[in-house]
Amino acid sequence: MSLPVHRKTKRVSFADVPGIVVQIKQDEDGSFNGDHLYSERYGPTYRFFVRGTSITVLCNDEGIKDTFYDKARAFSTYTGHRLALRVVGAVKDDVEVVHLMNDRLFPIVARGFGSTSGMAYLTSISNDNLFSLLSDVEDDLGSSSQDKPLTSFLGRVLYKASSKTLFGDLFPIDSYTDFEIVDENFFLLISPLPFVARHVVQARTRLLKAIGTYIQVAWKDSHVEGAAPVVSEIVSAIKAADLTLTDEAGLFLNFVWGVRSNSVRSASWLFAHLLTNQDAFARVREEIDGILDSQFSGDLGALLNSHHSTLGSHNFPLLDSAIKETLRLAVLYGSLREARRDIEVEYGNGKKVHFGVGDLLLPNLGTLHHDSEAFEDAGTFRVDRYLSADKEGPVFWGFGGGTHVCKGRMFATHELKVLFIICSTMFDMQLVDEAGHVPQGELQPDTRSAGVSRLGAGSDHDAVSLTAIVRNLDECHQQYGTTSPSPIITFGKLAGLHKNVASDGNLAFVDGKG
Ligand code: HEM
Repeated sequence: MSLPVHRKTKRVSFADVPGIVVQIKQDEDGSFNGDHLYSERYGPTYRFFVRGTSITVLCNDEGIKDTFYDKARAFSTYTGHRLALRVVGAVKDDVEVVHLMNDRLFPIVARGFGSTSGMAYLTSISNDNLFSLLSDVEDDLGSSSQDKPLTSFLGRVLYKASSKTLFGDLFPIDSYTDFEIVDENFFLLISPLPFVARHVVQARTRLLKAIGTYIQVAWKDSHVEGAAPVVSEIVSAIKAADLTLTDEAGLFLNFVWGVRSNSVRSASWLFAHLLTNQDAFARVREEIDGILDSQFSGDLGALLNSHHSTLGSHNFPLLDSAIKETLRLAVLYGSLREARRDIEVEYGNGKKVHFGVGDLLLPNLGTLHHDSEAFEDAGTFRVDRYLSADKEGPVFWGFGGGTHVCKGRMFATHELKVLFIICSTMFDMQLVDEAGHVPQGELQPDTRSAGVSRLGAGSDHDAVSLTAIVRNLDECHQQYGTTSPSPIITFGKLAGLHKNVASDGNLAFVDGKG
């Protein structure tokens, strides 16, 4: 594998983010009412209801840190994970399966993806696969230019590459189309209106069938044929649990989803930010070219064949910072916790909020990531924000933290870097809107709504969102005529579809000030 740098002859235009241009609805006073504003309005802790379930949101940094590090071992993640098992994998016995997943599979994932030997094994194969898939794209392009939908394009490449790396050649690689439908429509599957999700349920059924067949065919002599050792270990643990075949497939699909969903979304945002910010793009390219020239004589193949530590932050501090800054602005807040026993969490000035057994807590990372005191220009993508090697640098919770910190974070960061390095070396890329025009202005995340960004001054575009959540709920509203004055935020929109929406059409809040 050898490719000289500066061989960019093919132009790829990403047709904006895939048709997801949404109108943000405003409150009557003209404000946008995202989750960060909720903390301003309701204080460091407040409660809301989703389909009759009460969830307490915590916005205080010390309280969130204590919950994440959970020294008292008072919280579990089972409720959120059971929901994911039911929704993504249609798992029936979610109580047994959630224990298997947390207690048996996550430690295997942590070792397989987090250890130096695991990383060395996976990254060398993954680099090869990403390079060869993108070379195929380059060959297909010939000397032409093409428009490609950004998220789908990156998603397909990442899905195919990781399937080859992790699951081997027997994995149904063509299942990406169904995977994308399920991933993008995750929140439709939670909806109490089953007819809205019919096409998603059908895609999930096809996906489960394909994955079930894969496990049956590939599982031979206590290992998965052609798969990475970590995957054989995972399937071995699943087999030992003696689940039904459908729950086996459902649990495995959850693993596939965990490996891919966040990475695809993060890759899309990373590309979208760098492609709409010429200065940031040029600086990141300069860093890449510098390392390629000084350490690998301009040979991309040699860089990709080197030990994974070459791509560490000592060589690529700016690309590393770009990824963190992307996650700071784009991360969706899903770190739901359930109290295992009675516990009080402090949330500033000695105040405490009480949780009884089974009560749910949602740390609102958005208030930390968008805190204007901690972050200068909190709503702006600053490629070098995390450049400082200083431990006291800006807070970063993009991979969660503490007991349940992301077990795939090293692999995910490595993969994002490799994806960007290869694409920006092979292709001339630009972001275009649906009409094929290059949009003016930088992409500016809406500081008050997770997963929504708008193009800066001088642009005709109201807002751009990469999150399926927003798009699909927006579609629902259009399709079924349900209206809600609530802005585009996950729970506001969800609540808008349900009966328990408050009289102002927004979330049903109680305990305004904690
Ligand atoms: C850019 C991509 C990714 C992002 C942004 C991300 C983010 C996160 C976050 C925020 C959490 C914490 C959730 C919580 O607090 O409850 C988490 C947990 C987790 N992630 Fe990731 N993740 C990514 C990629 C991956 C990959 C590639 C893998 C698998 C190899 C993975 C495996 C896991 C696992 C197993 C957990 C659960 C840990 C536990 O509960 O102990 N993640 N991830």
